[in-house]
Amino acid sequence: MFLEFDRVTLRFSGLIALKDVSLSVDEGGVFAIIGPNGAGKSTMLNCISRIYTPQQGAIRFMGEDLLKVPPDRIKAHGIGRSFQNMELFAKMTVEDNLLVGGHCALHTNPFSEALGWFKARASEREARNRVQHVLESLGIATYSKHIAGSLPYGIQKKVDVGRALMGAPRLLLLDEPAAGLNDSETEELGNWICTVKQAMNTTVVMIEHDMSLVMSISDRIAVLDFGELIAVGTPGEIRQDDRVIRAYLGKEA
Ligand SMILES: Nc1ncnc2c1ncn2[C@@H]1O[C@H](COP(=O)(O)OP(=O)(O)OP(=O)(O)O)[C@@H](O)[C@H]1O
Repeated sequence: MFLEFDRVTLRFSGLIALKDVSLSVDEGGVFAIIGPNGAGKSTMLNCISRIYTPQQGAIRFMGEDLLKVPPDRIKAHGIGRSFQNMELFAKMTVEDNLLVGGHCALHTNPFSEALGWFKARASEREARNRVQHVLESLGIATYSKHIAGSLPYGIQKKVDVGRALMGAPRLLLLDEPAAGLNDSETEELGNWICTVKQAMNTTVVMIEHDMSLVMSISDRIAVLDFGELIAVGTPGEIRQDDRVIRAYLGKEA
């Protein structure tokens, strides 16, 4: 199994943010997590990226116990993440933002650095080639030398995803990628998530409130409500699920 939650419970003092959640994510698809505000979606993502540690249950990633992986090794374990509030280095160029993002993907360490200048240069070349490849995949190579903070919001969002892709992740976590985008930007976002997923051979797990995007690009959808997993299924199944309609979608979806 690619990614698996096995009876995961996470409490914040008295509040149960995730309650006995079990689900599995197949490799290669887009898996969406939806639900009302406060349902536990970000908490799930934060468990995968090891920001939070559940009190009970297990999370396995490609057969490995993810809860044994320290947070600072998560990128090296093939997990990349974009953030809702982006957190780009606004005064740095797009290229430099990605180089920072790819830092731990460089095949270098204190020992190899000590081997000398040639190796360091080779690593730098490798990293710059990777930046170019990632920017081309996202269709933003022309912005490479632009200052990140000066770019339109939609482009900055791509830069943020580009940073997450620098580590060549097997699993890409996207936190509300469509937040702040208009309808046509959201449609474009859906297209490039699918393109990038193929080109980079990665699996996407995303939290998203925009149901048109979720329904159009997801292979499977998990629905949380008050920390409980109330449904998992294809977009067609989720759309017709009475409990999901009552808790989140309403009759209009
Ligand atoms: N660090 C924390 N300390 C205390 N409570 C927290 C913490 N993080 C989240 N919570 C609480 O846990 C519950 C789940 O929060 P979470 O952020 O996972 O919800 P969400 O589904 O992502 O919501 P939203 O759609 O609004 O982002 C909420 O009641 C929230 O207030």
